[in-house]
Amino acid sequence: MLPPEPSLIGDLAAWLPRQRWFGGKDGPIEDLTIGTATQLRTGDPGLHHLVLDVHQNGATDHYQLLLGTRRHLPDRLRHAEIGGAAGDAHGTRLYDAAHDPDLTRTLLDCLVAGASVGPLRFHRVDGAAIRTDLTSLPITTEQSNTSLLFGDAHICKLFRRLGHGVNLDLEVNLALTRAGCAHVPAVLGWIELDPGPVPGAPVTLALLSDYLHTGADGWSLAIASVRDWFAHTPPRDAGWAGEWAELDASLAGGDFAAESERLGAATAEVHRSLADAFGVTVLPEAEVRAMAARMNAELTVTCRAVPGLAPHAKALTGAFLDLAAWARPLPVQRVHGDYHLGQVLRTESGWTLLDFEGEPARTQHERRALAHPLRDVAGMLRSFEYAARYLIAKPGTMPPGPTGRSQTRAHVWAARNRAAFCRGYAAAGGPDPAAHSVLLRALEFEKAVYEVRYEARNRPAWLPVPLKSLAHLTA
Ligand SMILES: Nc1ncnc2c1ncn2[C@@H]1O[C@H](COP(=O)(O)OP(=O)(O)O)[C@@H](O)[C@H]1O
Ligand SMILES: O=P(O)(O)O[C@H]1O[C@H](CO)[C@@H](O[C@H]2O[C@H](CO)[C@@H](O)[C@H](O)[C@H]2O)[C@H](O)[C@H]1O
Repeated sequence: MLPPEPSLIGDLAAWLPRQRWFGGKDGPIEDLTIGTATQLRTGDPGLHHLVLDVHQNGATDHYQLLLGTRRHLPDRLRHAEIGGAAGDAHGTRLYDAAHDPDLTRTLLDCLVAGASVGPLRFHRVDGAAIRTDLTSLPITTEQSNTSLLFGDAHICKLFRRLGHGVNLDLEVNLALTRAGCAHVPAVLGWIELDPGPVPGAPVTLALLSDYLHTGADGWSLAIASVRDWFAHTPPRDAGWAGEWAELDASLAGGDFAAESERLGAATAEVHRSLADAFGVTVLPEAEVRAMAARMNAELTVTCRAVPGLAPHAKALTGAFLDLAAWARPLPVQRVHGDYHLGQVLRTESGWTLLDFEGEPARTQHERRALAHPLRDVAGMLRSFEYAARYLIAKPGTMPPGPTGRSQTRAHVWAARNRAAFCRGYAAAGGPDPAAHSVLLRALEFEKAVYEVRYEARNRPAWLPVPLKSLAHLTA
C-alpha cells in the first residue's frame, strides 16, 4: 500500500532536488503530483512504479521512480531512504528501489514474461536470453539517468526525466540490433508506459542491453595515451615537426593512432547501418545556407554569454560564411548526434558505440533532426582535441616545464589521432573528410561553440579546454 498522498508528496518534494539526475535544481518545485502509480510487487518489500509530475517555472516535467516500501530498512538501503509513511501503523519506510536488488529483479521477471501491469508494458526482443538470477548494482558514473548492472551480463538504463514517445536511444539501438550491427550492445528488451486514452506513442521508461564487461571507454584509453606521451621526454625541444617525428618513430606513450583508425572504421560502418535502417534524404542548398546562418547565430549568443570566445569569433564566422558560399544539396541521415570518446567502448572484439540520445542541451525535436554523417566525425575530432589538452588544463597533473612546449605536444597528439580517425573512416566507406573540408570545419566549429556554452554552464573549470583548442584551430 502507498502511504496517504499528502505525506508521500511532502517526502518526495524534499528528496527530489537532492538527486543527481533531477533536472530542475535551478528553481523551486511549485507543485508535485503523482501521474501514475503502478504496484509491481505486493508484500514486504513492496514495489511501486511512479511517474511524478513536477511543476516548475510554468512547465511540467515527468520523472520516473521505483518506490520501495519496507517495514524495516536495512542499513545497506539507508542512503536511498525517501521518508516514512506518516500515519502508517507499521512504520513503513519508503526508498528508491533502484538500489534494492531484491526488488529490481522484478523488472527482469516482467521482461521475460512480456508482462503488462497497469499502463506498464514489458517487451522482450524475440529470442533474447534474459537472466533473472542476477543481482543488480547501480553504476556510479555521473549520469542524468540511472543504469543498473545485472551481474556482468545485462545493463538496464532507467530514464529518469521522461520524454515524449519512443526514446531515441531505444529506437536507434533496436534498429541496429535488428540489422545485426556489431558496433552497438544488443538490445534485450525495454519497458514503456502506455499513454492510455491520450493520443501519442508509448513513452520509453527503460532499456535493457547486453553489458559489455570487457569494455574500456575511449576517453580513459585516450587519456592514458596522452599521459604517457607527456611523460616521455625527448632529448630536446624539437618543435612541431620534430615532436611529430618523435611520436611517429618511437611510438612512445602507448600510441593510440591504430585505435583511432579502427574507431574511424567502426564509425563509418555504423553510419552505413543507420542509413540502411532509417534511410537518407537530401537537404536542399537553401537549407544548408540556413544551417550556416544558425551556426553563426549560436556563435553570437554564446559570445555574449562567454566573453572568452570573442577573440575567435571572426575566424568562426569566416568558416560559417565559407559553408554558406559552398552550400550544395547534402545527403542527411540519422547520426549519433553527441559523438565523443566517452560514448565509445573498446571491447575485445572492437569498438562499440553507446548513447544515441543526442546532445542533452538540445530539444527533442533538434535531437531527431537528420544530419550529414560528418557531424559525428566533427564531434570525435573535437574529442581528440579535448583528450590532448585536458591534462594541461587540469592543474597539478602536468610535470613542470614550458607551457608552450606542452601545447605543441598536445597539438601533435591530437593531429596524429585526428588524421588516423579520418583515414579509418574514409577507408571504411564514409564520406572522405579530406574532400569535405569546408563542411567539416564548420561542423567542428559549431560543436566547439556548443562545448564552450556547455562548459561555461556545467563545468567552468573545463572552459580552457575548448578555448585553447580553438586558439590552435583558428590560428
Ligand atoms: N552496454 C554497455 N556495456 C558496458 N558499459 C556500458 C554499457 N552501456 C553503458 N555503459 C557504461 O555506462 C555509462 C553511461 O551510459 P550512457 O548510455 O552513456 O548513459 P547516460 O546517457 O545516462 O550518460 C557509459 O559511459 C559506459 O561506461
Ligand atoms: O555524454 P553526454 O551525452 O552527457 O554529453 C555532454 O557531456 C559531455 C561531457 O561529459 C560533453 O563532451 C565534452 O567533454 C568530453 C570530455 O569529458 C569530450 O570528450 C567531448 O569531446 C566534449 O564535447 C558533451 O559535449 C555534452 O553534450
